[in-house]
Amino acid sequence: MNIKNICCIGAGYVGGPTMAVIAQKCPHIKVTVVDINEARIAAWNAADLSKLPVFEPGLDKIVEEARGRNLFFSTEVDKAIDEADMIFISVNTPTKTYGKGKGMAADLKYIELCARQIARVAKQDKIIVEKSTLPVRTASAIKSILDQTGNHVQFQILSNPEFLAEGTAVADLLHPDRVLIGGDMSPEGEKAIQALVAIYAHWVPKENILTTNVWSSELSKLTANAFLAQRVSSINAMSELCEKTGADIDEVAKAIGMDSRIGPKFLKASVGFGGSCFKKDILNLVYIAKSYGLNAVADYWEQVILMNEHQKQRFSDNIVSTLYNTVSGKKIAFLGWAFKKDTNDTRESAAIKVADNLLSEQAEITVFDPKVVAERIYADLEYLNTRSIAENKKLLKVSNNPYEACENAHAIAVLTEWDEFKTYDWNRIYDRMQKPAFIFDGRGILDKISLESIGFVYYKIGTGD
Ligand SMILES: NC(=O)C1=CN([C@@H]2O[C@H](COP(=O)(O)OP(=O)(O)OC[C@H]3O[C@@H](n4cnc5c(N)ncnc54)[C@H](O)[C@@H]3O)[C@@H](O)[C@H]2O)C=CC1
Ligand SMILES: O=C(O)[C@H]1O[C@H](OP(=O)(O)OP(=O)(O)OC[C@H]2O[C@@H](n3ccc(=O)[nH]c3=O)[C@H](O)[C@@H]2O)[C@H](O)[C@@H](O)[C@@H]1O
Repeated sequence: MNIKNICCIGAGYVGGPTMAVIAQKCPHIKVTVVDINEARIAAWNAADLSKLPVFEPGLDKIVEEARGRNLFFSTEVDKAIDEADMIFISVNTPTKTYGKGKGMAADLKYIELCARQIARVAKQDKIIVEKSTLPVRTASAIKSILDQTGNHVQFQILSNPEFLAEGTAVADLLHPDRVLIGGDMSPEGEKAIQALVAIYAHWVPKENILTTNVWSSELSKLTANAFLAQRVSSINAMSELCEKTGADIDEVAKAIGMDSRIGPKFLKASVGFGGSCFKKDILNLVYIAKSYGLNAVADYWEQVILMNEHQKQRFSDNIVSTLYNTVSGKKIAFLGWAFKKDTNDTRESAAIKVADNLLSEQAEITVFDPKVVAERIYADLEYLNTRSIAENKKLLKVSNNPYEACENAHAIAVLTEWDEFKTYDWNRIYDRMQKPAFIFDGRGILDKISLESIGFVYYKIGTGD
């Protein structure tokens, strides 16, 4: 089966970059990314590449190369569905905020809408690819909708979860550890799997393209995110013990990471993991386990989330207790708001919870983040609904200059590990702060010895002295 025309529904953090790379690597395939969000599509079509809706290093170059050649962004969803041989579904699958499974299960309404739209529009056989992260066995629901509401055309459903991490999306897409494709084990299913294998094979070595049954593929995605988040919660749990015992978490991480069975990656203690997926995917896993009556399994994974909440809480508690048990009326400068460096994404960022806690203690916060705009920061706080919008705006300011953000502050909290923070003129910052000048390094990126020699009182996650 030779794929000539691809449609991707959902032009978000996954759909946009993933399709840009497919288009770049497969110039013979027309790739159309569609979305109902007109502003987002307009931004993907912006002449000024710095205005793309997703900031990822290297993405602008790829979009520049492929856009208008064989990569298109459009709001004409029906047209793109009709023309495509293969349709990726890459819409959001947030945690449900209502009804059964509220706060735990994945909300599949956007997925179902896509399935119904495809069923309505499709007049020729199509391969449907689940790119969104979905609960195990979703493919059977999609298949049932397509088969029962469609125009009697044949659909093959594949699961092809995405493992890219934000901030390194382009590198991850160009050199994936593996590409996972799950499909039906019938001859037609095998043909569909091979059609997708052939696309990736344009740039991914064949041995890195793994094919499985659909359920293994769907469940592997949730499992991968659960294992990754579990490593962060594990190292964060040890960071608290380090602070009590005088051990240093970076030294511990290095020592255990040299064991090849453990490995060195994903062992950086932090103020807590964020991002749109770890929490939602683990909650979803917990919900699925509970729905099968597997309560011990559910409790085990839920602990990863509870530990993460604890880490954020104790970071803000430590700021309050260190600043003589009150931050009321004190200025605290936040360096970073994004959930990790090299992205403008703030979803579930630890900074949001830490800010909310400190604002409840009447602190005055000034935020500087190299990529996050003020509207986003206020929207993140507003979403929590802890206080009025006016109050958030009164207590929290956003600055586009780090030195200005730190001026007159009692303390600095490092919430994101942006590289540029390491290069600042810390003498200059110190001179213009209230004394004692505190730094709470939630990412462990700054140099303790040089900061202490300047005069700062420096606290790092995971070191006790
Ligand atoms: N953000 C990430 O780094 C990763 C996300 N994922 C998964 O990929 C999926 C998508 O995530 P993101 O790209 O971050 O979400 P996103 O929220 O950035 O993008 C989803 C897009 O889908 C659009 N959409 C929703 N319903 C639609 C419909 N019926 N028709 C057309 N467009 C529609 C929305 O307007 C939105 O622009 C989720 O399941 C997520 O768990 C997987 C790996 C990495
Ligand atoms: O499904 C998804 O959405 C994606 O989720 C994560 O990617 P992402 O959330 O973009 O970023 P990560 O690099 O995994 O970081 C997640 C959070 O953990 C934190 N983290 C990560 C690593 C570490 O050692 N310590 C640590 O605190 C980061 O600062 C960040 O807040 C996974 O790494 C991807 O494989 C997956 O595709």
